Amino acid sequence: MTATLIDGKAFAANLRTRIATEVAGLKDQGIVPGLAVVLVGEDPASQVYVRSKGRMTREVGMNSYEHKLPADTPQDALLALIDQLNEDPAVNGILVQLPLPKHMDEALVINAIDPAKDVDGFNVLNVGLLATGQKAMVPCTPLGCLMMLRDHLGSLSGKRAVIIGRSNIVGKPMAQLLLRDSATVTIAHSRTDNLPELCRQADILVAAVGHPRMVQGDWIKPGATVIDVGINRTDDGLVGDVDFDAAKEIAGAITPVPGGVGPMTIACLLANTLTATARVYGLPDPEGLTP
Ligand SMILES: NC(=O)C1=CN([C@@H]2O[C@H](COP(=O)(O)OP(=O)(O)OC[C@H]3O[C@@H](n4cnc5c(N)ncnc54)[C@H](OP(=O)(O)O)[C@@H]3O)[C@@H](O)[C@H]2O)C=CC1
Ligand SMILES: Nc1nc(=O)c2c([nH]1)NC[C@@H]1CN(c3ccc(C(=O)N[C@@H](CCC(=O)O)C(=O)O)cc3)C=[N+]21
Repeated sequence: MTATLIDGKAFAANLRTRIATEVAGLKDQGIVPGLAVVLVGEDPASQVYVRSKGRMTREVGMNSYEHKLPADTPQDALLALIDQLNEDPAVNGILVQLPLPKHMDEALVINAIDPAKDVDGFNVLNVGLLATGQKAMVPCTPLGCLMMLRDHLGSLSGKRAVIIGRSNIVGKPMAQLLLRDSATVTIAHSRTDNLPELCRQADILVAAVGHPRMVQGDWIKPGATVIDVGINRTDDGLVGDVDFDAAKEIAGAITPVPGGVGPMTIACLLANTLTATARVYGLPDPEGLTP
């Protein structure tokens, strides 16, 4: 292996320790941040994430409120729950686990969340604030990727970044954050021509596709920094969107799956909950947790 391993698991543990210190400081002022996670349906993968989110929320000293609703819950009942959480002063962050069941209008549900409590940063207001360079809640997965990139590379200014994937939850906000850091950003997707050739130009390659090991070793520019967002369950376990064994011989640095972007996503969710709490109480944003 020639590439540096970017250890998201260790980075995330460190981030959670810093968050726990901040939370302890708030507790002295009588403030306990609260995160509500809403899960509709019984998707086993989602249940795993929700459980580990709950555990880590409590570990940093925050309150965790878990709401599990059956898959056939009427949309109005979900909206009523969101209203109740919006009004609840003990709840500083609200996450509605995606995807939602088919009978629900995802955009409508997400936009019902109070933007100040939208710790996923998926609400149109936060999307617009990020896109226009204003203070926003930033989506957790891209925020975690940005933190690892800055930590490894320092300045991203002038670097060529290629993001594979244009979803609202990963690809698009990742592009906004890299652009803000003055990278030269290209977003690729399923209609992109000659993807391997495009990827070979990237100093920073972010794969957020959802296809196991799609990114081949020879798609990678020697020395590039590779961030693998993919979480794919296969017969040989959890794998990313990058062929790790090939990529690690060519890349300069790479995130593993598991132990890369996933743990950072959860740590950033806690960071956003802390930031949201600080903002309601008119306190300054905690240092180093926002972009
Ligand atoms: N580690 C973490 O914390 C998280 C991991 N994930 C994982 O990241 C991956 C992506 O998630 P998400 O963004 O939600 O996925 P989506 O399915 O919403 O988006 C996938 C994107 O990949 C593009 N794509 C699909 N096939 C190809 C192809 N052959 N060539 C180029 N582009 C392609 C799609 O293009 P088009 O738009 O044209 O269809 C789309 O833009 C998944 O594996 C998911 O599990 C997601 C969130 C958090
Ligand atoms: N509203 C919403 N916000 C999300 O942020 C959100 C979501 N919906 N829906 C699903 C995706 C996926 N996601 C992950 C979080 C942590 C890991 C994670 O911790 N992964 C571990 C492995 C865990 C395992 O073994 O399954 C790792 O990569 O090391 C993965 C994926 C958040 N998502």
